[in-house]
Amino acid sequence: MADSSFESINEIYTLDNVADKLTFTRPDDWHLHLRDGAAMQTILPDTARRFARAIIMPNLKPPIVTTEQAAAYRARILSALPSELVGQFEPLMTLYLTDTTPPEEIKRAKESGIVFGVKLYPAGATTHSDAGVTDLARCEATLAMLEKLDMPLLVHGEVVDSEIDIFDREKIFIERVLAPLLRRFPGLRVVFEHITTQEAVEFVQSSPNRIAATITAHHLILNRNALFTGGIQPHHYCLPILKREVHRQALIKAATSGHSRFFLGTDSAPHSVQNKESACGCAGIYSAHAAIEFYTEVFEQVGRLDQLEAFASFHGPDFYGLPRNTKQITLVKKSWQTPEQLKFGEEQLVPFKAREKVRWQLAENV
Ligand SMILES: NC(=O)N[C@@H](CC(=O)O)C(=O)O
Ligand SMILES: [Zn+2]
Ligand SMILES: [Zn+2]
Repeated sequence: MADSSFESINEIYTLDNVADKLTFTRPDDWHLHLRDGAAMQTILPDTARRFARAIIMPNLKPPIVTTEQAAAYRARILSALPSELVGQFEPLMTLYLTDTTPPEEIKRAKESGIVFGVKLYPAGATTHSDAGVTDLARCEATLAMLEKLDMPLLVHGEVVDSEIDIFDREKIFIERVLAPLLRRFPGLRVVFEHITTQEAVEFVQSSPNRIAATITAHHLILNRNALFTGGIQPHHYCLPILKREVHRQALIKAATSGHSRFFLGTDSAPHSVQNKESACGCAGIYSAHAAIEFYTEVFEQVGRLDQLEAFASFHGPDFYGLPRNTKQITLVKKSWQTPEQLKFGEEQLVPFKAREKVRWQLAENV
């Protein structure tokens, strides 16, 4: 039967067909950008409808550097939830590490009970990272406090050296920064965020249990050809940049393997159409509108739907020492078409796979 975009939206579906329905423990998103203000208000429901919790990235402008700011940001997130989602979603806050973050701030963060990680952005590595760390040597005392209090360090793992090829920045970061850091702090817990390479997969697999990694949907779905298919594609530009097919295959293998230290983190990172379709476009892909659906497609394609729940709902809380969710989510196998654009505050954004078909959909949307 021909597979046109619209026919499937109207096709008749029976929930009784168990092969076409998936019910599992509600997932969490362990790496998410929510932005702030009116922009946040428009995108937050996409995440809150799918995920019970999310690790909220602190790279606002200015960044979230204190526990007090994290608490205020958390309150803004909660008050931006539409009434039907109140009580359904918990933001897990993070702090943005700077050269001058005092160790006492880590203590305050831990004691607050609302901060679950501290984020390392090498200065200049990515969107809103200019206040990031210029030299980790300046953070020794603060890193020692993270280690002591067992607060995870979340890492954007790319070197900023402009002489290093952009496709090699993650691999070189492992050698130059991450491996030495782990040797210096043998008890420090680290989440290697949004990994994109075979080298990162192998590094995590061969590391002790205190090292884990998040994997995005877009790095599982696209390789670097997608940056240039039919012309330059700004909506496929993100950091770390998309890599070769061999790396995508390594990520799929890791995510679907059942290995407990790989888990779901969308890195959904919205920017307005204007800021993406520009002579100097921003890095970031928005995938929250269909995040769990995208991952489900990938797991289905490789015949590993049996591993989806562990990757999306178990490994993350287990690593962070948090309880697994008790509620469930149901997806049904019924195609729908993603919109061309979505509201982003007063502006618009182009979501991942805009106007393309997604094979799974939330039961509540059917
Ligand atoms: N991933 C991205 O390309 N962009 C993120 C920052 C980040 O996670 O590196 C953003 O905040 O826009
Ligand atoms: Zn990042
Ligand atoms: Zn990110």
